[in-house]
Amino acid sequence: MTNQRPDSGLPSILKKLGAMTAIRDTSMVEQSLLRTLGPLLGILETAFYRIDDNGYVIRALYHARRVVEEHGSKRIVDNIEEVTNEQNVSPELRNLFDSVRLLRKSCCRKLGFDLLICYPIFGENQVLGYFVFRRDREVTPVEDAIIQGVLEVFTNYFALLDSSQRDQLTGLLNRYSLEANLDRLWNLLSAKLHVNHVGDNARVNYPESYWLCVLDVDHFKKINDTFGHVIGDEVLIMVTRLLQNTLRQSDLLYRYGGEEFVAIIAANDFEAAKEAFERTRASIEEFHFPQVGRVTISGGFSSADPSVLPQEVIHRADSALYAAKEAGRNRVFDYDTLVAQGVIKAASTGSIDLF
Ligand SMILES: Nc1nc2c(ncn2[C@@H]2O[C@H](COP(=O)(O)OP(=O)(O)OP(=O)(O)O)[C@@H](O)[C@H]2O)c(=O)[nH]1
Repeated sequence: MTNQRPDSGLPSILKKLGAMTAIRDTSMVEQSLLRTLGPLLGILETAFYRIDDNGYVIRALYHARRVVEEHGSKRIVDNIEEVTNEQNVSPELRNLFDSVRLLRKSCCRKLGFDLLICYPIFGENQVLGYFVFRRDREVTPVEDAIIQGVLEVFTNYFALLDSSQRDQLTGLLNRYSLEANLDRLWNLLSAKLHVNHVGDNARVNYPESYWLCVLDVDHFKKINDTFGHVIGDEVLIMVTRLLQNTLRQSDLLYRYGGEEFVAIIAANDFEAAKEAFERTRASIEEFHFPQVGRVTISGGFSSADPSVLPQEVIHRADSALYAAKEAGRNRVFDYDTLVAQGVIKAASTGSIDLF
């Protein structure tokens, strides 16, 4: 691995921290962390791994900078790749992660002539992720202090931003977060489907498709009116936990409105998606809610086709949800079937050109 001259003077560090904390989006802050630490340490490739409660990698960011020579002058080309549900973690790295998580401090392993170095990233006293890089020499005490300091600023700032993107009652990502991230999310989906299409050099075998479902608690007003808002709030929290338990950790779940949720999942095909959403509906129906008893939800879903504008996909799922409510509630409908059956009219707008 090529190392670069570090850029670690105090003014440079402060400038980079200033840039990092000027960002208002959690995913951009993660990218900025790599863009900050790589140049400070003079390293061309760095990675960030976010893990779930069981230590599995749910998201990985790979930052690579290349020095390109053009017309006699050199410039740095910067690239970030984001992979959700990363399965391509080498045994060496997995082993390193285990050591870092258990020891709760940075560790390194020899890898040929290089060292693979990993730092833990903490949040609420537990390891949330890892900062990883590879180079030919050990970290000096000054570099160690820089990395620890930047990681601490990052975690504090990330937690602050994250709380503004979360719903206070359920802890889910809120509507603002979904809307602020839709374009980035769509670019990510389209890049994944594109990589899958290209095939050979793909880092991971991605699923064939993504699906967006709007889920809504049935007759929630009646629950509030009968049992009061405090019990209504409890129902919302329980519905959230049940949805989280039936969906995969890598799926995305948002509280979209009062008693309305949006789930975005990866599935191999339509049948698998339908089964997953049907499972979430059944998990609510089968649960006995203390005091309230039986609660049901309805859902409408559509393919999260990256060639269709995300707002249009939400609109499609919403119209399928409306049809599910009209048909008697406690059911999940999908947009394409309803269009094929002539129940709803196909939308004529909303497509975007890819690539
Ligand atoms: N307890 C509680 N109620 C909420 C919250 N947010 C919204 N609501 C209530 O949710 C209810 C939603 O009612 P409606 O939109 O009429 O829908 P619904 O009664 O669920 O009927 P359908 O969706 O047609 O089955 C309203 O009474 C809102 O006041 C919340 O955070 N907590």
